[in-house]
Amino acid sequence: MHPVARAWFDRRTYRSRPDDAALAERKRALGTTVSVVVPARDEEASVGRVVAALLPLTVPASPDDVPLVDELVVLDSDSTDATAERARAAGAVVHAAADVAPSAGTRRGKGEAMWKSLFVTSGDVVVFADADLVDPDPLYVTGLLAPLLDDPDVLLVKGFYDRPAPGEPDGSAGGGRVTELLTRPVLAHWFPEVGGVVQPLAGEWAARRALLEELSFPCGYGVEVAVLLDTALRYGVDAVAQADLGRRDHRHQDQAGLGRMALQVLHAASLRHAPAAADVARSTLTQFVRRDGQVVPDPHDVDVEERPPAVVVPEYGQARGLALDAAG
Ligand SMILES: O=c1ccn([C@@H]2O[C@H](COP(=O)(O)OP(=O)(O)O)[C@@H](O)[C@H]2O)c(=O)[nH]1
Ligand SMILES: O=C(O)[C@@H](COP(=O)(O)O)O[C@H]1O[C@H](CO)[C@@H](O)[C@H](O)[C@H]1O
Repeated sequence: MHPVARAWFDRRTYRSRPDDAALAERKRALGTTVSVVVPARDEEASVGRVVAALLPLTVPASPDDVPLVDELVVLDSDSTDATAERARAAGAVVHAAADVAPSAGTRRGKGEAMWKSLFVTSGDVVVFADADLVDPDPLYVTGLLAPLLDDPDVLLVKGFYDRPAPGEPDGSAGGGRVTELLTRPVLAHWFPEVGGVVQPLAGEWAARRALLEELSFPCGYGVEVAVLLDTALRYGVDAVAQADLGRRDHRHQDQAGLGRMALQVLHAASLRHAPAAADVARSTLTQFVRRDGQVVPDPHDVDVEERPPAVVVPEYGQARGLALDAAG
């Protein structure tokens, strides 16, 4: 491992499960507010379970305490099923991505939903968690909050965990196929100082709003690697921390879907390695399938477009003004 990555790994890896009461007291002392955002596309089967697992964090442990989470928002990403209804029934605030800042247009993708979430949340810290988690744990939120409430120099916290392989729910490895087969090698090759991050693509991560609103967001699955690299490149790797969240399983995509995801991740990383191709909005990936007995090309138009930093979007300033007014 690169010596910078090794030193970072020893210094910025948080392993112990935080004490929720102490965390709430720290949050109160700092006056920090926290938004949890769950981006969800067609997750009717699991979003209610995820919301139900995290909702208790929005309730103070006692009347004199502050809650660990001030708002729990599901960002409905063009779902075609009952995701929004299930999320609302479970207690979340739900926004449809297409309805947020409509004058900024609408694009598909996870990163688009996360970028739009900045317009409809008010927390100083934003925590992201996926909607397809098999066994969601409040630790996915509290473990990510601890480093941010502990150290003002930490701007971004990535979760890490054992990740079972598809079809092996009791396993402890084999998941994170795009992480292990593309992202880790790419980071080793182009960004070795970031090589200490165990799960660079983890969908459970948290960051200060002041960081998020100044970063561009790939509209698709490149969002996690982009935020990680932009943070480390702009503020140094010490602005990043990582927290052990134990174990995480989720609904797995098929290999072809991950191939298209891999192109989005590769494009986002390559832009940070050599910005020359910044104007490319779409890439084509030709995969292959057997149809009617014949193997034929299966071309896919893959979106690699990025949203600009929210701070340069007029609707964001208006939304922030409203949110701050509402917060008093
Ligand atoms: O266009 C999209 C694609 C995905 N997601 C959400 O992003 C998270 C991670 O997506 P997915 O499970 O497809 O990725 P994987 O975990 O398989 O890498 C899930 O909560 C999805 O519902 C989203 O909000 N919009
Ligand atoms: O880490 C990975 O390789 C992918 C796929 O995981 P699996 O091979 O399905 O366990 O999952 C992550 O990648 C996405 C792109 O960054 C994130 O959006 C997901 O939240 C994360 O699960």
